Amino acid sequence: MSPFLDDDFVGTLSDAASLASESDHDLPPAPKALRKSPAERKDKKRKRSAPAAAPPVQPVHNDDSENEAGLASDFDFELEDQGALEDFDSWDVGGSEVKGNAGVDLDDIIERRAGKRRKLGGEGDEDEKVVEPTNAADDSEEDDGEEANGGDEDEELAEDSEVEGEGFGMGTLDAEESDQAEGDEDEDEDGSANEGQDEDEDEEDETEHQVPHPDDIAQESGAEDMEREDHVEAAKRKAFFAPEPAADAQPVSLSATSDSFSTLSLSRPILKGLSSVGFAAPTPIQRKAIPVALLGKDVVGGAQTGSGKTAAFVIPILERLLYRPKKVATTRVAILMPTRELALQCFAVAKKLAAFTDITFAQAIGGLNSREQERDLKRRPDIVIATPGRFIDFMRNSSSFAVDTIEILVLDEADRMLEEGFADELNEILTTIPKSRQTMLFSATMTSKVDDLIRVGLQQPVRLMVDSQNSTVAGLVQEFVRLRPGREEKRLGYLLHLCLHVHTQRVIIFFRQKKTAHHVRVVFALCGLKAAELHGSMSQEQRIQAIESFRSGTASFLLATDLASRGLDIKGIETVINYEAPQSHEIYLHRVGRTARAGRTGKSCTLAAEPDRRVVKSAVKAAKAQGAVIRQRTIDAKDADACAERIDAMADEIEAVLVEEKEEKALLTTEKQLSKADNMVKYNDEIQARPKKTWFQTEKDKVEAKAKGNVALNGVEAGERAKKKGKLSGKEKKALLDKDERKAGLEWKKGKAERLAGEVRGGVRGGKEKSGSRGGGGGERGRGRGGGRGASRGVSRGSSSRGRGRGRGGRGD
Ligand SMILES: Nc1ncnc2c1ncn2[C@@H]1O[C@H](COP(=O)(O)OP(=O)(O)OP(=O)(O)O)[C@@H](O)[C@H]1O
Repeated sequence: MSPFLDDDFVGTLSDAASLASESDHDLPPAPKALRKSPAERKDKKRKRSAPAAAPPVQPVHNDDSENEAGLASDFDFELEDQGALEDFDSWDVGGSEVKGNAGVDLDDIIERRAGKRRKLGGEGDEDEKVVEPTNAADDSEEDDGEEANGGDEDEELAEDSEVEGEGFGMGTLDAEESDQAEGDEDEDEDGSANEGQDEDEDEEDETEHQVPHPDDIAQESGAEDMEREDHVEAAKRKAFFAPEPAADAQPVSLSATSDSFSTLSLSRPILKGLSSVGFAAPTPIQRKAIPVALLGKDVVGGAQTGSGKTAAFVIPILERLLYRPKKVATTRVAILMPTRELALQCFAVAKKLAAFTDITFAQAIGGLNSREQERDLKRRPDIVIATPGRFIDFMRNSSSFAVDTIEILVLDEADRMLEEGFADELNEILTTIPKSRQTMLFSATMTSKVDDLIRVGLQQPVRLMVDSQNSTVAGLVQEFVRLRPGREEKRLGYLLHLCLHVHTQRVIIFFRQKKTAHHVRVVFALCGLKAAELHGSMSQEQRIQAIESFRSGTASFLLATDLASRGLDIKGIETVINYEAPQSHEIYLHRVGRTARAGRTGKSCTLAAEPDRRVVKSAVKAAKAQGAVIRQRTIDAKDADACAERIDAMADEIEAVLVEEKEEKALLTTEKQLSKADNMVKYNDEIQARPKKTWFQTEKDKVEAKAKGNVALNGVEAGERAKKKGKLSGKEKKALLDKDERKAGLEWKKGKAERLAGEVRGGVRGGKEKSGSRGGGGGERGRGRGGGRGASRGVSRGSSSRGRGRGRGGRGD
């Protein structure tokens, strides 16, 4: 049993120091200890005793033999024993136990309808024919796919369309799509009560049309400007970041191989935890980040998807917490994630790694029972893993949640958290928790834009970038299926063909709109393909169940929006399909990073029509530069057409299923409202007696925040559009079409036919109504700094603190 689990063991800072010199030579010296709790500080003041000796600080291990520019090509994920990892699953969050709002079961509806038709004597047989999925992946690849690692095929993919420009579906905001998307937003599909402002990630689902990401626009803007900017940015970076600790600071461990965790000065309970989940050797980002984080330094870490960033920050946190004062339970660590699923996953991983310690955890995650969470927070757990909305909810409304003791803050998927959508939340959190904290930021697409980072209040952060930025992992094969001009409306036909015959198992398919994901779910169900969907219009229970059914193999396909593009670590995903390219190369990297994780192999397959060209082009270019494997897969037009026809033939049935589903949802909502009203009557006194909650954002604030986000991504007009709740008038639609088209002309190289057609554009536009819009200017990503409460509750540091007396320039608070 770990000494830390002994009931009577109370560690203090001085205990920590002496622990280090205990005879147990396996236990390494203590890392930089955490600040004392307020109670302890008071106690100490009273006694006026000399500060406890700081525990020995470990020099940083900086294995510079590791290739700075790339995930060491020879790095293999080493496992303690292969079987152990097979058992360890990051996404083991007890989802099967999730009860509650299961919502309407689409499969049930489809099954019921099929049963009815059977009874009626074969009517509608057409729809019931299920084509047995066949796995022709290998043939197809050999027949059609050219290995194009730097070869000609992908060259064609990237360049071809530039020449054949006709039919570009660019620059038009399709009116119908726009209306649909708005409708989508307004719907309260499952009627579930909004428990708080924790819809942190829904913004991702509200993507209506393809617009350039500001970063991509930046990429495409003049090279000269960029060069100048690079210089300025480089100078800023040099001043902002602390130099990476030198390689010669490495202590030499004689007892362990240079590759094992035991060289990283970790205590036995942590090593046992690592061993229990099967981690034998640290990954490059872990090897770099753990020693620096143990010193209490701020960290900005970047490494490819699936390279173990979660453990890179969890391990040093656990190690530091082993040396915390324990007399008074104190919440010292907050880990913030942009989505609920990620937070749940991180919670599960951290708990497993801490299995042999007495470190306690709690969740503050949106969509889950907030009373239970509040009860847990009351106990002052050491670590809180949270989504920003729920975190703020507790911060404001729960007297039992103290944040003024937080000493370590982690922002996972930090570049996402720094985006406009989270600006207000982040400001409020950052201005409320103590400034004298250790802050760690991690992402596979970590920004090192200094202005962004200054906002977070980093103090001389150490920048740890493991692989060349924005690269994909070695085990990933990227396929692209080119949809020639005019073939875009057969997109769904191509997808169905792929899923019936090529990528048939453990496939995650990404969509830009929840509506499309849901539509495809109905199509797949009618075709006999087992699929689950995952997007922001589902209750949290439904979301977890969807992941569970995919994880367990009940569903072969997970139809998801970008809600699932970051961080999800589901074992054994074989293929990621992009139904459409995402908005930016960064999101592409996160999406395809759901496969080929932890040294495994995997495939991505992107349907690439003209509106997808910009992102596809960046992906191909980056893959080539990196020497990654890319392939063009050719699907016979006849096959895609056959699938498209089959879907068309199901149109009535699809419609009927959707109508039935809507009716059932309405019924369910009414039932819920009735039971809610019942409860209101029954428990009126108790409800009235509760203190009134203050919300982070009013409905008006939310609309404004959404508009701000839209301005950042889509330009000023789009922001104005988002502010309007109503539908666009015909005149407005036309104005937008014209404007978007003009802009698109600037962004896209015209096709030959278009050039020949000169200014005569009317006919072209007619044929492009269905294409994704390219409209929207490149609004600057200026971030509102307001919104914070400005409450500086920084607590002065005790002897163990990092002694940051300085102001934090540029925080805007
Ligand atoms: N040292 C290790 N040895 C073996 N496997 C590891 C090690 N560290 C992490 N893993 C495994 O690697 C996988 C990916 O880890 P993790 O989810 O932390 O990646 P990530 O870098 O955060 O990815 P993303 O950028 O997609 O969020 C997990 O399944 C995890 O269990």
